[in-house]
Amino acid sequence: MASISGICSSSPTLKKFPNQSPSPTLSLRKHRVSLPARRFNRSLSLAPPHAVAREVSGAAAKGLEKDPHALWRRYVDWLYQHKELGLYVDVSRVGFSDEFVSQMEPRFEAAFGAMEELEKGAIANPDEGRMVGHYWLRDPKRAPNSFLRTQIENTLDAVSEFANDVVSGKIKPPSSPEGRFTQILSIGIGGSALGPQFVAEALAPDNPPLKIRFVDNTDPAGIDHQIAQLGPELASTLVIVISKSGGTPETRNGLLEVQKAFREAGLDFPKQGVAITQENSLLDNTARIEGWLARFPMFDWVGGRTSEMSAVGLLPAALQGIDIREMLAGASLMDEANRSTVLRNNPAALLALCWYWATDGVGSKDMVILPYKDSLLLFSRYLQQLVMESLGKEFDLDARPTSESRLMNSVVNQGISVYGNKGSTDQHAYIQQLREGVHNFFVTFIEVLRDRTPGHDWELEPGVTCGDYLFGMLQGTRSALYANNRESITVTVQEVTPRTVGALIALYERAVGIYASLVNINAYHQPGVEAGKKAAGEVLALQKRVLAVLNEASCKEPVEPLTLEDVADRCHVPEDIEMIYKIITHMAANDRAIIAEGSCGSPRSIKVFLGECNVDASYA
Ligand SMILES: O=P(O)(O)OC[C@H]1O[C@](O)(CO)[C@@H](O)[C@@H]1O
Repeated sequence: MASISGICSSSPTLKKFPNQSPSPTLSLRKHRVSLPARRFNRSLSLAPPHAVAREVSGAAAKGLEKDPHALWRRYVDWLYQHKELGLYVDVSRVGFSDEFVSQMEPRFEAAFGAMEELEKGAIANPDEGRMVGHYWLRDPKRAPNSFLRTQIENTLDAVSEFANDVVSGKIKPPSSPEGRFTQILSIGIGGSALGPQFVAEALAPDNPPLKIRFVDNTDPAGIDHQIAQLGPELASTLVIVISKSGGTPETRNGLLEVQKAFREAGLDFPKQGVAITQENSLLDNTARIEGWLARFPMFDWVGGRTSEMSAVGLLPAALQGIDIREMLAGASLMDEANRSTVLRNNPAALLALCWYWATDGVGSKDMVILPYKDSLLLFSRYLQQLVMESLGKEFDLDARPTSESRLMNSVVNQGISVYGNKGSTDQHAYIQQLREGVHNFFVTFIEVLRDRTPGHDWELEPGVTCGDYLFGMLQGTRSALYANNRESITVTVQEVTPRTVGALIALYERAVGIYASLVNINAYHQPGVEAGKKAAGEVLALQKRVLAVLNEASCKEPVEPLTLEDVADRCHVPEDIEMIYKIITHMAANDRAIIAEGSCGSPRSIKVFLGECNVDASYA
C-alpha cells in the first residue's frame, strides 16, 4: 500500500481525528429573501435607472473639456468646500453636463427625501424590517425616540470610561508582569473588522497605550501567527470579540482558537475578554455566562459596514489613544453638510452624481480609490465593503405586477466595483493600465495637504521636499489620466486627524445611501452573502457524512478501502463526488488519519480508509 503524493498526500502516520467538540456546526443567520416591500415613498415618476446617463451620453462621447480656461472655470464653479472641516470635493474632472445635472434633479429630490425619512426612523431596510440609524450615533438627539438616544449616549459613556480605566491601569489583566493591558487582539470580520483596521492604520499614534492586532479570518495559520507575535504579552492582551450577529463562523472559530491559546498559557480568558455584539446573541450570552470583563452593545439598527462610530470602532480606537469624540464631531459636521438639498452644497450628493455619470448608473465602470498618504492605505479596503456590500444588489425596491398577477421586483444586478491601494506606490503597479489600458474605471484621489508633523520638514533638493514629490505625483497622475479622457474626483483634507477620518467615513456612508436611492435599491441588507455561508455549511455537513462512511468501513474486519464513487454512493450524494474528492484531499493534507491509495493524477483510482476505527465516533 502506498499513500499517494502531491496534493493527495497524507501523512503516513496514523492519527486519531482530533476532538471534534465544540461542534463545528455553523450558526447561520437567516435573512428573509422575499421581495422587499416599499415602506416609504422614495421615488418620483422617473425614467428607468441609467436611462438618464445614456440619454445624455452624447456629452461624454464628445470627450472631456480640454480648454485650460474653461476647465479652471469648471473647477471653481463646482468646487465644494467645507470650511470647518477643511475638506474639499473637486468634481471638475468628471465630465457630466449641465443637461445631465438637470435631468438628475428629480431623482436627487427623491433621494434627499428618502435620506430624510431614513434619519427620522423609517424602515429603510425593508427586507430585514429594520431602521437604519448610523447617523444617530454621532448626533444622538436625531434618534427617533428618547430610548434610543439614551442607549447611544450611555454606550458612548461606557466605552469612554472602560477605555480610560484600561489605559490608566485601573482595569488590569490578572496575571501580567506589566500590571496593565498592553495589547488588543480584535476578533471579527467584515464590518466588524474593516473600520477598526482602517482607523488604527490611519490614526493610531506611534506609541499607542495599547497596540492592536486583528484576527479577521478562519485561517489557522494566520491566527497562529497573531498569537505567536503576541508571545508572552498574551497575558496582557485584551481580546475584543466583535460580531453584530454573535454567530459568524469565522469569528467564532477565531475566539475558540484564541481561548485555546489562553488555556495552554494557563491564562483566565474571561478576565481578558470583551464582547461587542447585539444583546442576547450567542456571543452576548456566552460572555455573560462566562463572566467576561465587559460587554458593549451593537444595535439592531446599525449595519456592520456602517458601525465604525458605534462601540465596534470607538472602543478599539479609544484604547489606542485616538480621540473618539473628535471622530464623532467630524462625522456629525459632515452629516450636517450632507443634509443640504442643494446638490452643489452637498458633498455626498456630488460623489453620487459622479458615480452615476461615470458608471451610467449601472456600475459600468470601477471605482479606483487612490489616497496619496500611507496612513490611508486601508481606506479602499474599507470602502470596498461599504460600497460593494451596499450597492451590489440583484433586485430593485419596487414590486411590480407580473403577467401571473404576482408582485415582482425587477432584476437590476446593481453595484460598483471598488479597488485601490495608495499613491504614489500604485504608480509603479497599475497606473500604466489606468492611463493607457482598458477604460473601465474612474479614480478618486484622496489628497492630504499636510505632509508631515510640523517642524520635521526639510528640502531634499533646492526648494523641494519629500512631500512635494508626493503632491507632484498626485497632480501629475490626475492630469495625465485626464489628458487621456480618464475621469477623476479629488477629495482633499488638510490633515489625517480623528475629525477628518470621521468626516471621510460619514461622506462615503451618505454617498452610498444617496446613490442607492438614485438606482432604487436597498443598500442596507446583504442577502447574497448568505448563499456562500449556506454553501460552506453544506460542505462541512458533507464532510461529517464522509467521515461517518469512512469510519464505518474502517471499523470492518478487514478494513474496507472505498473508491470515491463508493463514498459518494454511501453518502447518498453521487452528484457530489467532486466535492467529496476535495474534502478527502484537504483532510489528507492535514494529517487527518486518512489513508489514500492510488494515483493523485487519476482520482478514479483512489481508494481511501481511515487509519484507525473510532467506534465511539459521532459525526452528527
Ligand atoms: O458582525 P457579524 O455579524 O459577525 O458579521 C460580520 C460581517 O458579515 C456580514 O454579515 C456578511 O459578510 C457583513 O455584513 C458583516 O459586516
